[in-house]
Amino acid sequence: MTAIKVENLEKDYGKVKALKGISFEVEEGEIFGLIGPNGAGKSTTLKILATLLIPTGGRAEVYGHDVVSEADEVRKLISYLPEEAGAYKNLTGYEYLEFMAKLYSKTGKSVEEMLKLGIEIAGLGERIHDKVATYSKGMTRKLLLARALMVIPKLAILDEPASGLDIVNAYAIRQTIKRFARDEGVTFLISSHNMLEVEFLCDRVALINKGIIIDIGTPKELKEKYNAENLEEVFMKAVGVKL
Ligand SMILES: Nc1ncnc2c1ncn2[C@@H]1O[C@H](COP(=O)(O)OP(=O)(O)OP(=O)(O)O)[C@@H](O)[C@H]1O
Repeated sequence: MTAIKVENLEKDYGKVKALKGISFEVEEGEIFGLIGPNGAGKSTTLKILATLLIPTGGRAEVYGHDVVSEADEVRKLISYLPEEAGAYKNLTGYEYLEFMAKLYSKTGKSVEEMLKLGIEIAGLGERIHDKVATYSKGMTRKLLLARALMVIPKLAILDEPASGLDIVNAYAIRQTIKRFARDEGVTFLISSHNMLEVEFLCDRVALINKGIIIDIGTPKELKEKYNAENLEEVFMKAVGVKL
């Protein structure tokens, strides 16, 4: 089944053309990466799919639902992790997850089940009982990822999920994402400008630059096509940077 269908999507912010008619599809259970440099249009694409921005042109669907006219339906199917996100600082990590589990429990899993899963994903040990205000950036990021995945969404939209994390925590997050795709069938749309990281994580990637998708494929296909050793090199060759 098709999880995401994006057709000729455009977004203008005043005179800035952030998306100039991009198209791609993501199949259910896939881990799909949108990769490109700063300002390429990654966050804009993710926000449109998360129903937080209205496109200027084109259309996008999540599991067959239009992200504009059926935004409520889409919201029931997705979890969205913004690039710059905070959690309620006066709550402990535990209280935050409990609060969120109560909000979402109507959709299936019980509060206890979600909370148990959330605590496991966050991997904060005893610190889960400390206030969020005392957490490091990486700890907060893990808590927010736990919140996004404990509901077992049909589609997780993660903007730079490992941003600001050290290698051990970034590795743990990648493993969690892979586990949820494999065991729970969760579809992932991930943005990153860390092309090497994406190579290890994603089944397929779209290369985006200045609001245009330059190419789409599995990391292996793209490396072969551009005769490149890694996705970083693929990207440089695809945009015509002389190496
Ligand atoms: N609210 C806004 N108002 C005006 N321009 C914006 C706004 N948000 C984004 N832009 C512009 O749209 C373009 C795409 O931005 P976007 O945040 O989607 O890129 P990105 O690929 O996510 O970049 P980064 O990796 O730096 O997060 C950029 O030129 C940016 O300056």
